[in-house]
Amino acid sequence: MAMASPNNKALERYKSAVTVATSVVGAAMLLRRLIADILPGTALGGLLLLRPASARRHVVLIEEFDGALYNRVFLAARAYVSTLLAAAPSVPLMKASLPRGAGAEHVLLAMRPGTAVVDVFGGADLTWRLSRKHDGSRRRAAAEDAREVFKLSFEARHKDMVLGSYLPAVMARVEAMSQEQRQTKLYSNEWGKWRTVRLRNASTLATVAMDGGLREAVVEDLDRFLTRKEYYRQTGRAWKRGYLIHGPPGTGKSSLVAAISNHLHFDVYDLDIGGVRSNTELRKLLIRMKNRSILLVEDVDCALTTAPRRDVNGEGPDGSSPASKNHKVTLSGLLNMVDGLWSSSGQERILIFTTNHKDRLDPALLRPGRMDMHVHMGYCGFVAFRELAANYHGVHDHPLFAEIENLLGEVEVAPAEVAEKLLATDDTDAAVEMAVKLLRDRRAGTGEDAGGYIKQKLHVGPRRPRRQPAPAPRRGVVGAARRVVLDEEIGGSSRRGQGRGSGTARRGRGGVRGRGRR
Ligand SMILES: Nc1ncnc2c1ncn2[C@@H]1O[C@H](COP(=O)(O)OP(=O)(O)OP(=O)(O)O)[C@@H](O)[C@H]1O
Repeated sequence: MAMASPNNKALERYKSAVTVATSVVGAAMLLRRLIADILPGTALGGLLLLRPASARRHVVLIEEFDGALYNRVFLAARAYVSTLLAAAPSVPLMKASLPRGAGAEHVLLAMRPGTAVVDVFGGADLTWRLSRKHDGSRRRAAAEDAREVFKLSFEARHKDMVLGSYLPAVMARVEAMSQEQRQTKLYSNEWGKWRTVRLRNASTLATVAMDGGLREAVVEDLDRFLTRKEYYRQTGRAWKRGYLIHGPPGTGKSSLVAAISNHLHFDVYDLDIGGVRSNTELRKLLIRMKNRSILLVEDVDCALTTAPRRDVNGEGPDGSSPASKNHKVTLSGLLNMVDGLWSSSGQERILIFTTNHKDRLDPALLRPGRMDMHVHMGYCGFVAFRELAANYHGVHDHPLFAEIENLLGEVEVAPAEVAEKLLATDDTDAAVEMAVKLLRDRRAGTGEDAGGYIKQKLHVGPRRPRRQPAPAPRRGVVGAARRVVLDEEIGGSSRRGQGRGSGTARRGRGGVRGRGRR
């Protein structure tokens, strides 16, 4: 086995503890504790260290069932042995199967009962053998009724190493594999309940084009966050991280959310805050979120306000005023609830807000310490353009690139618009021509308007019909007028109804601002 380096703290604890465990029983108990840490709820009854069959060999039996339940250690062993079989130079006979719902690349290989495969770890040979065990000693049971059991045998002198390092590494490796293979899900709230679909947005952090080190900054931040469980525990802080992703339409904000989800293998809970009828409902939704997940609020400038507003008569939102009925959930309410609930659950959670208009956000959200990292997805720069060209056409250079670089320095164009041109044809030259034409036209002020791209929705399926926002009252000062419009939109606005290609967003090619310690 290529030794996996399990970065699991529990594993490290276990490894150091087991070095002082002198008895087989002591080591086995520690192993049980470790497995319980890695696979919570694991049935452990099927794991048994046998007395040595000879003075020189030990055998660990891993049975298929623990009582009436599947033994999850057996399942882990089966997945691990499958990787051994795939790597083995020759195995006489194997079975192949595809777990339900798994992609073709996840074919599981298995030994035939009675056969064995040898693994090498820390200089020791470890033999995995599969056999069958019949219930009832004399009964003639059909072969299919028999239960399978893995026998892991090794020289007695390697006992501590096997229990202390090898088996924990096997468990950690299988856990990592299952995380990688896991299909992420997208949840959306409908009438107070989460409805789930498979997240089909295949964006990755490699395919979202970004300029100037932004990708590296985001990846580093995410990976650092994941490894800091101890830091969050020691400081008593909720193990969560907040990202504000902002930028003009079509710059890849939703794609970045999907990429983060795919990178971490975290499910996304896309909260349609306008559809939440009360704080109680919001609390229930938050409680029902699973660990290792992302809470997403898109277009947060339209979705939330800081605090319950007072209506024209100055009445507070006590539930009786008509105004308050539309404004049950507030930004500070959401953030406080998230803080409270997540600090007690102790698992990795990510909060992402997106907006096309950072300038319209409530200052409460921009306060230091509120969102840990601000990620600006900007108009397309030349670095991002080259990434798109490389991703879509495998082209890294082209005679028109010099002109494109100059044009991109002069015009504002969303990556989505460029992507649309590049994807319009398989002919690389024609695609680059189309992209350069878009830029020339934009500079000349001719051609199509910005924003004619196909939005890549995270959502599949219809949302609940939403009420139209009330018309904005006219005021003299632009900023004040906008604030009033925002107030009117809350509770029933279209979440994505921001003007396309709006020129209000700050010009820029993307960037990142981190806040606070991770
Ligand atoms: N930076 C990018 N890299 C790669 N593709 C991009 C990028 N930006 C946009 N696209 C493509 O453009 C389409 C729309 O992008 P996306 O929906 O992620 O943008 P957005 O910023 O969330 O837009 P909106 O503000 O309108 O919600 C998608 O098909 C996506 O693949």
